[in-house]
Amino acid sequence: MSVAVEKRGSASNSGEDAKIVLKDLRQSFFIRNPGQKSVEEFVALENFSLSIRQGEFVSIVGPSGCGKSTLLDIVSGLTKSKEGEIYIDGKRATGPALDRGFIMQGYALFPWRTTKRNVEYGLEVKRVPKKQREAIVKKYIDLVGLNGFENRYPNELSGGMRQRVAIARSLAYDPAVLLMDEPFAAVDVQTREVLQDELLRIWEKTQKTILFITHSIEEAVLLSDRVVVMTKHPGRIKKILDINLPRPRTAGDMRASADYSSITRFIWEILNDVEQPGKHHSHGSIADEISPSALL
Ligand SMILES: Nc1ncnc2c1ncn2[C@@H]1O[C@H](COP(=O)(O)OP(=O)(O)OP(=O)(O)O)[C@@H](O)[C@H]1O
Repeated sequence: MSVAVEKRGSASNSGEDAKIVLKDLRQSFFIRNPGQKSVEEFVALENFSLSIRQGEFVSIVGPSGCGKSTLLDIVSGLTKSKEGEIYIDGKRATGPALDRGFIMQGYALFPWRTTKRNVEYGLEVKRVPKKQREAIVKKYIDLVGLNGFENRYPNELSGGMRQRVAIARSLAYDPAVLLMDEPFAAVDVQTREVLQDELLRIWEKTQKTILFITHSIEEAVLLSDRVVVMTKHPGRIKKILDINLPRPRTAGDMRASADYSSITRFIWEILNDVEQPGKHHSHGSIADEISPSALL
């Protein structure tokens, strides 16, 4: 029996208990040809359908320009897709809302607010009473290990610390899902590993549903339950893989794992169109290749 058939029968992927459902998303841009009056439609994203269950960690990898950020901007509500629908907890999402926390590469912190006041921001928007706000802010500053830095401004923090503030700020107002667009791309390799381990710890503790964009196959495999591989142009789903590596995981443990190396190599081959005759069978329980059509 193929893995795809097993997945088709699974309620977790049927959309019934899904936290996030993306249905047939399509995005295009009109590009003006230089020196001409005509415009041309450029399709950045097409036929993008995906269902993500509560507490699942899903990463998206793909070549540069394949539409990863376009996708996350649409899911966040910052931009509207030309076609398709988004559901969070079964409710249609048509614009930005506090049910989705968005964490990007450039931190997007308020430079005039201290760590504490950045983390407090979403709670103010939600009109949470001051006393409660203080307790929640403390909890999330503890969780990301920023005790002692509560009163620093973003320009007084390192890149890794700023990213921790961004994570704490998004977690504090308790969104249903976290959307992360290359959150660790701007930090050095060591800090990146520390942040990856911290994110895994926080995810295990908070049971958040996470949709994560990355250029790094290694990062996607380390963090995820499933990895979605996209095609270049137009951006479509090429393959979806279940990552069945045991948890809890750490960056250090994974580096030493032969299964981890094998699955990262496998995804690299998918991305680079390397012939894989019968290859997914050899990965059996580690990374089950499933058909995108089995998801909705
Ligand atoms: N506002 C826009 N106008 C025209 N084209 C756009 C616009 N935004 C994105 N694109 C195009 O859509 C495609 C997808 O862009 P997107 O930024 O989503 O890719 P990406 O996969 O996130 O890339 P990278 O990995 O390099 O960050 C690219 O070819 C880009 O040039």
